Amino acid sequence: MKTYTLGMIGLGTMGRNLLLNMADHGYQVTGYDKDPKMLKTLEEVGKAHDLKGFASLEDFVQSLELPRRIVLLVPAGPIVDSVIQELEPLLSKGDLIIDSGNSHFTDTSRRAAELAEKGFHFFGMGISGGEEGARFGPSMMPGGDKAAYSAMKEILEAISAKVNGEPCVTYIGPGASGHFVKMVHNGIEYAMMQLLAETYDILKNGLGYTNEQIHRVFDQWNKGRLQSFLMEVTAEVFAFTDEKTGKLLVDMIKDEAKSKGTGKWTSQVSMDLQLPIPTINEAVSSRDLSKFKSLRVELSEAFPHATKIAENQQKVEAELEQALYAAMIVSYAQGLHLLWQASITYEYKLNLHEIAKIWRGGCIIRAELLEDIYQAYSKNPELEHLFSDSAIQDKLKATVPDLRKIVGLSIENGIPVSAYASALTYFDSLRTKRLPSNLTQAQRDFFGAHTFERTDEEGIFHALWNQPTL
Ligand SMILES: NC(=O)C1=CN([C@@H]2O[C@H](COP(=O)(O)OP(=O)(O)OC[C@H]3O[C@@H](n4cnc5c(N)ncnc54)[C@H](OP(=O)(O)O)[C@@H]3O)[C@@H](O)[C@H]2O)C=CC1
Ligand SMILES: O=C(CO)[C@H](O)[C@H](O)COP(=O)(O)O
Repeated sequence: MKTYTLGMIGLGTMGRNLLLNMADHGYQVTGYDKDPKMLKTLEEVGKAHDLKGFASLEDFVQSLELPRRIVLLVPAGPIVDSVIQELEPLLSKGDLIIDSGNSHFTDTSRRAAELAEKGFHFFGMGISGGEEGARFGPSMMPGGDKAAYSAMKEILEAISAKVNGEPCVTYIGPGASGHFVKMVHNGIEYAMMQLLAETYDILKNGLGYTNEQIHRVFDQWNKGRLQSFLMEVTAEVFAFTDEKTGKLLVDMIKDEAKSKGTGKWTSQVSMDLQLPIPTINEAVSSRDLSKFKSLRVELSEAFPHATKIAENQQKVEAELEQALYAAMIVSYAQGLHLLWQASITYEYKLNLHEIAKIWRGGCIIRAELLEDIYQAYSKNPELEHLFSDSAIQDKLKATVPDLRKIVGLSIENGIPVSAYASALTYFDSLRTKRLPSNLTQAQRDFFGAHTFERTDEEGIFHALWNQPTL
């Protein structure tokens, strides 16, 4: 019987395409999916490589070289546990399982500990790039069992995206760091997508642009410093016609955004770590808010408003480009700051320079701007916050004034721009020497004797606020 170097469980969008990618690079690989339709699809798309899958998990496992290498690309959550449970009795000690789905990092920690106790290798690996990335070169974020990663390094480097000949995959760090970094990647993805959605709103409802004009703007920006995968995708959306109606498809899509959880987890963890990422939070909330359609319709009738910006269109368009650039910097800065904190709290020993490097290609948040971010962390791998880098400071100085204009104009005209506004206030808060938090501390001490620290003396203090002073 033919033996295979690696087996994939889950032959959907990601698994099937990653397997094809491996086959393109000359690896003898196979797959298993509980859905027979997926096996058929794999055979059809993998004809050139004689790619075949198994309908029986037992036969699939038996076909793999020892020690076995099995990648899971099944839906995150309990399905991952049930697949592992089914696999366990069929495996030999020393076999390796890689969970490459969007698993929650705490699940990954638990699974790694449970499997290590049973003598199996396991590591979690975030993957980004969607269908096309999986097929032709994704960015991958493996973390955990380093020896096990070494056994996969060659394959992963071969199939990954390349930037200047360098693979967009690197060992991220111990524990569940790979899945943690992928989660934060998705948080940044949410922020970027929300900023692009708000930009669309300003262009459409503020400036009254047609879809053709909106396409032209995004397409043009994608040729400059705002070049990114998400910008490219957005430009293409505004040129895609619905076969059914002949209109642009985007106009036929319900304005209620869905999500699978990684953005929400990023916000939840940021709260736990007390490390603010308000633009990512706003992006999560905006998707949730969009679901209240009937309430929005009711309130749009109760509070009707015009959104037209009465200013020169070209001037506002140019300011918007600047504003978006500033807000994109802020989005990456928040995500990377969260990684900086997580590295300390969870002892992940994250190398932000390497992370920025592997995000430059293959992944959903790849962008021209990541090259500058990579340079910032190359200059100073210990950089706590992106805003401390002098080149990034120059970019912010040049673009934040227009971010302020765009936020002001949008708010004045009733256009909801929570991501833009939060990016600006995050910037303003961080560059404020003395925030009004002294008042918060005074209030806490007043009503709850929670104490405060003084500016002129070390120690913890409490005032008798209710006793009148002379
Ligand atoms: N799509 C994307 O762009 C990205 C997805 N991811 C993550 O990758 C993972 C896979 O995503 P994706 O490929 O999109 O998902 P799909 O739903 O397209 O594919 C998952 C496949 O796994 C199969 N499956 C489910 N349960 C089992 C089981 N017990 N045994 C074997 N096969 C099973 C499914 O079959 P059935 O449909 O019959 O249930 C399906 O064919 C997820 O964690 C996702 O979050 C990560 C990055 C990008
Ligand atoms: O991981 C991904 C991209 O990086 C997936 O596409 C993910 O599903 C996106 O998240 P959501 O479905 O919540 O928008």
